[in-house]
Amino acid sequence: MRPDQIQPELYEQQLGDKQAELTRLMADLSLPALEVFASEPAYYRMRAEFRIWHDGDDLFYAMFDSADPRTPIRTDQFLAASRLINELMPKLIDAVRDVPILRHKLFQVDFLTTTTGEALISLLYHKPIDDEWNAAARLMSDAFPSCHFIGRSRKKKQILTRDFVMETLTVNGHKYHYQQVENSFTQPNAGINEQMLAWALDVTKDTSGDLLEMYCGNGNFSIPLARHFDRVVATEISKVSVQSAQLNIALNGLNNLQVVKMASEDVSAALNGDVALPKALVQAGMEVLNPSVVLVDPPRAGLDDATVELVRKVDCILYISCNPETLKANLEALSSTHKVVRYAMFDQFPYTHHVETGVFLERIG
Ligand SMILES: C[S@@+](CC[C@H](N)C(=O)[O-])C[C@H]1O[C@@H](n2cnc3c(N)ncnc32)[C@H](O)[C@@H]1O
Repeated sequence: MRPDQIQPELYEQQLGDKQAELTRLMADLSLPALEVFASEPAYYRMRAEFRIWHDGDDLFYAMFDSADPRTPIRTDQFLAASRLINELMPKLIDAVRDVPILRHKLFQVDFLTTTTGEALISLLYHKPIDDEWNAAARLMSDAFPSCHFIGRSRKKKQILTRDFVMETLTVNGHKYHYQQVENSFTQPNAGINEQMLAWALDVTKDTSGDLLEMYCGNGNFSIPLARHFDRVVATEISKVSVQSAQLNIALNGLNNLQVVKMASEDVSAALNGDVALPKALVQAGMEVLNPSVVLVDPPRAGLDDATVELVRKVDCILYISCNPETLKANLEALSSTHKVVRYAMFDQFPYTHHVETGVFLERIG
C-alpha cells in the first residue's frame, strides 16, 4: 500500500465502490439487504509494519508501491495507522538515530497498539543482537512508558519486557479483555472489530443451545458470544493463539468455553465420523455438545469441502469471511440446505480492495 492512497476525503466514495463491487460479485446469490459498516476514515489500523531506509547516518520509515517495489516512499507519518503509532514513529526514529548499535542494520519496525494506549514495538535486524544491544534497548525504552520492545535477528528474539499487549474492546457497553501476542493473528481495525462483534451478538441473539466455533484465534468472537450459549467449544490451529484464548477465557471470567488446538481439517474429519473423536475434543465435551450455531472465520482460502459438509449439519451458520470469492463458492455449496438471512460488509481495510463480509444462514424448511 502507498501512504498517499489514504485519502479521508474520498472515504465515502471508496466505501460505495466496494459495496458496488461486492454486490456485483454476489449478484447470482439470493441474499437479503446488505448491512454496511464503515471504518474510521483515518487512524484505524492498530498495527503497521515499516521498512527502515538508511541514508548515511540518518534513517527513515519506508513503504513500497507494489508497481515499483524498488523505490522507497519516505513515510514519516501513516494516516492508516493508529494515532499512537503516528505519535511513536518520529519518537522512535529520534531515539534510534544516535545509538549506533540500535541503528546499525535495523531493517524493519513493527508496531502493535491497543485502544487502551499500550504498544509493542519490534525492531528487526540484519545482524545478530546481543547483550550490548539489549542494554542499549533497555536504556532507550525508559523514554517509552506503556511500550514493550522486542529485538529480532535471524533465529533470535529478545523480549525486553513482554511480547504481548492487553486490549479492551467495548461491545454494547460490555468490556472484553484480550491478550494479543506479537505475530499472532488479531483483527487489525479495532473499531470495525467492535462492530463485527456487536453484529455477531445481534444475529445470534434469538438462538440458544451450544456453539461450535472453528478458526477462533485468541477467542475474539468466542468470548463475547459465550454469553448467548450454554456451552462453547472453539478450535484453532495456532498454539500461540490457543494459549492467548485460554488466558482470555480466565481474564473474562468465563466457565462455559473450551478451546482446543486442532486443525479444522481434523475437526471436520472427526465430527463427520471419518475418524474417531480425538481425545482433546472428548475432553472439551464435544461428545455432549449439541450446537445450534457453528461459527467459522477461516483464512482467505475459505472452507474446505469437509468443513462445508460439517457446517451443513448445524441449523445456523455464522460465517465471517475476509475473501468474498471463496465465501461465494462456499455459499453456493451450502445453498441446497441453508439460506442467508443476514448479510453484512465490514470495511476492515479501507482504501484497499479487501473487504470483510459476515453472513448468517439458517436451515431451509
Ligand atoms: C481470519 S483469522 C480469524 C481469527 C479469529 N476468529 C479472530 O477474529 O481474531 C483465521 C484464523 O484461522 C487460523 N487457521 C488457519 N488455518 C487453520 C486451520 N487449517 N485449522 C484451524 N485454524 C486455522 C489462523 O491461525 C487464524 O487464527
